[in-house]
Amino acid sequence: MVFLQLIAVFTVLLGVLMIVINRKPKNYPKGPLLFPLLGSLPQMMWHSQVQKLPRSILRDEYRRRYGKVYSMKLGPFPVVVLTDHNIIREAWNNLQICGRPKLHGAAARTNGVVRGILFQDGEEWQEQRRFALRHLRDFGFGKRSMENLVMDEVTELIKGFRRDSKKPISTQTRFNVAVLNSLWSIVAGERYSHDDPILQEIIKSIHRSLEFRGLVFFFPWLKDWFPKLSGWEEYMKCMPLSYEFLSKFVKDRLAAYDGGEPEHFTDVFINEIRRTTDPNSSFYKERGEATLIATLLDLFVAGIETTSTSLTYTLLYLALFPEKQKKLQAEIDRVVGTRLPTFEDRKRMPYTEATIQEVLRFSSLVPTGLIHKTLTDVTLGGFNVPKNHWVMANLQGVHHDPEIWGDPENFRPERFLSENGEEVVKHEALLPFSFGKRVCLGESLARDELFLFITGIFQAFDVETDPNSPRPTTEQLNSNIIAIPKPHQLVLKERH
Ligand code: HEM
Repeated sequence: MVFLQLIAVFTVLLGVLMIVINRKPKNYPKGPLLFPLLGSLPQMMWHSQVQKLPRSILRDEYRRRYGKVYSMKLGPFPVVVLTDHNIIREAWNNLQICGRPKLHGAAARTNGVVRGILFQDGEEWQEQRRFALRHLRDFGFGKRSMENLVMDEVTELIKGFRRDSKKPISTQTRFNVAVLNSLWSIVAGERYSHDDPILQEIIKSIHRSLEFRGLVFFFPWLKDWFPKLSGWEEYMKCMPLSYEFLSKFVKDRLAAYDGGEPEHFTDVFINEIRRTTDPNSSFYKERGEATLIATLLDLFVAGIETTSTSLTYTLLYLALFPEKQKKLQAEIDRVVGTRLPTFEDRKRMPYTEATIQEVLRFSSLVPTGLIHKTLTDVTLGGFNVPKNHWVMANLQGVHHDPEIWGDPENFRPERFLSENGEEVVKHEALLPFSFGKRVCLGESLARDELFLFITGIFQAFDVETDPNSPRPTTEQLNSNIIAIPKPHQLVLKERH
């Protein structure tokens, strides 16, 4: 009897709690039912872990049920999700919606303090972002000098592919070193051999840290109570590797660089540290040195896996849709022939550019971008959103919206071409690099790299599916930050 009474009391309390938790402030976006402590996580876990549904389907379903702007909670953190490209553009242009949540996973990368660009906001973010944009451009982004550096990597990569010609291979890990080297030449003026063991380790550790997901991000106490089970121990094993590699590089360069003509981005940064006398600046003395390491780490983490995975998707899609591959190769043969491709060629290669746009749309590599945070109370798509709310853009949903694209599930580069096929058509709803104040800092480098790598590879090879392996699909693994294709094998055959 007492037991039944206890259950009744518990049920009533739970009901009251559910009502209180689900009460929304005035004019706040609607959303799925919230549970005590866990927020919307139970539904998300149910769909992804039990029903094995891609997260994109759940996001589309929420959009249908609750509208273009909806709300949910990841553990204790309230999140507003934007699913309309006009609202995303408006929001990401507002500096008050360009904060970043202070996740302990981000601070753990850099000795417990959030620094640099990717996970920082406020004055330090603005100061560092402005500096990086200006000086990365000076040292290569979009420059002829970079063309040669990237082409060296493409040539090296092609050599490796020639050795494996006609054999089934997994292309998924093949691009990382080449992409890393292109970036490393700009920031450090050096390149590594493609089979250098240190680089292989660093790449693996970045890959593992990006794969890392779990409740520990939303419930920090799990890391202390269940370090192994929560995955925290594993995360902390892979993080220090890149950090220590970069710390050593910065320490050595600080000792070796005499302040003469800067050779690369790191030298310019060191000059800025030496010049800075304002103790509030993020370039000041030891804080400046720690920020340099964090910024280099940001470029590594944000720049390598993204570009490499986009190349993996390109090979996969063009193997699955060989008629598109033939069109791409016809353009390469006509404009470039057998010499090395250059940036100059880009203007005369609309089909190649359209293919890159379509790969970025179709794959939607960073499906929900990076999370932003409101810094004040704001209005978003007509709704009130209080300060300190997380805001997420459903980029993948926008890129696959049938109302915008008509046939979003078809891989069709032609959608980005003018009627006569001679010009590339820009589309307002294509936002693979996000938009506004925090738009991807490496967009121009990524686009340059994609062009040179894709042109170089399809000039040299036909890329096909392997008749002896299961036919790959365009399906993606349920992802954390980056959407990864399912493991697959392809065959590259030399064309000339
Ligand atoms: C295909 C390749 C890439 C894609 C699809 C991509 C996409 C993105 C996206 C969606 C964001 C989030 C922006 C936001 O918060 O709203 C971002 C941020 C960023 N990306 Fe990229 N990215 C790529 C390559 C690169 C490269 C090559 C670099 C650097 C070398 C880079 C550096 C960054 C940095 C530093 C940020 C943070 C910007 C900030 O918080 O102000 N990315 N990127």
